[in-house]
Amino acid sequence: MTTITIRRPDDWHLHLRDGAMLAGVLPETTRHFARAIIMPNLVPPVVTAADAQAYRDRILAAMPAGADFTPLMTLYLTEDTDPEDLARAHASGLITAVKLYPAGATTNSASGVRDFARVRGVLDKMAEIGCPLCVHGEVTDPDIDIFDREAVFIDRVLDPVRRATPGLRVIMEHITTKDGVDYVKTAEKDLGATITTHHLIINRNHILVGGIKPHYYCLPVAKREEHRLALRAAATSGDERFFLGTDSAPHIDALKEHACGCAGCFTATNTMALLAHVFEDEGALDRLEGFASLHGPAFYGLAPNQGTLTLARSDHPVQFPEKIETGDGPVTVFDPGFPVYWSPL
Ligand SMILES: NC(=O)N[C@@H](CC(=O)O)C(=O)O
Ligand SMILES: [Zn+2]
Ligand SMILES: [Zn+2]
Repeated sequence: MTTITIRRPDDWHLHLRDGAMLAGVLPETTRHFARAIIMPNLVPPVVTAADAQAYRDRILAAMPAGADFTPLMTLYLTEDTDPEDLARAHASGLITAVKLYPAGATTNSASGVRDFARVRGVLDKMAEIGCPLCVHGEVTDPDIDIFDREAVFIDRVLDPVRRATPGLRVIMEHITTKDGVDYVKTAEKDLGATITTHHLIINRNHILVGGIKPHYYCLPVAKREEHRLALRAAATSGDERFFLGTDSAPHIDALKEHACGCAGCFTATNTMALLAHVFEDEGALDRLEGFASLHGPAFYGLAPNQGTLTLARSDHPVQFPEKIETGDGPVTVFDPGFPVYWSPL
């Protein structure tokens, strides 16, 4: 049996939700990951230090027995965010980053930013104190085609914001395009990107050809094959600016398989197995550790984890659960559509 052992990985972009859903999905992440950046798009969102403290307490209370996992909290940036509250939360270690959602861009983003002039003071403060900004990089202008929204965001919003805020450390979350990859490579420092597992596997045909596949629908939506290939090249290149953020985003099946289905792929359960498959395919198994366990901590200025994760390749395809049962209802696990031989031990 072939095995590979890497430092225990971290997930730099994760949705845990709250309540019964939190309790249902948390073990799927704590099984393999040591830390995760916890996205703040609850309803209502996590906007103040007090909100983050209370949410962290709820996550810790929901931890499975014996789990060794640290949630890294974030604040949801709004036009009313108080720079002093944010700075105190960062200085105390309560929060690790702040998340920017353009208003209306994705699930639970109604409280996001409309007018960037109104968050100028907060961004300046973040640059000053070294608090990174995680960005959902899509414009929401109805005139912009949904497949172009990431590329247009880079030109119209992200690049101007970065130029106006020297020293601001930015993570482009869940990049889906060659444009995103190329933009990250233009910066020598202060810019990185997370890449999801599913965007390394599916392109837009997988969502739409042969019947609509709601469990492949997420935001930013998967793009053309040339973009998927650019993401795979970036993820497996060894370039430290690219690291794993699964964007595992659970929604109950009733809301995914719906006339107006929610965006989000749930990959927490099988992400490490799928990544081993992808990296092996690319002849880059030796670079999996960098992508999943080393580049992220380096960007965030944290030490890599001490523990390890071993993945084994078996002779027969591995079966993953089709669904996770939660108190809110079943959540379908991302199905890559091909046999997978790797699994974490
Ligand atoms: N990625 C998604 O499609 N959905 C995420 C939100 C997000 O990360 O944009 C969610 O919270 O469901
Ligand atoms: Zn997002
Ligand atoms: Zn997300």
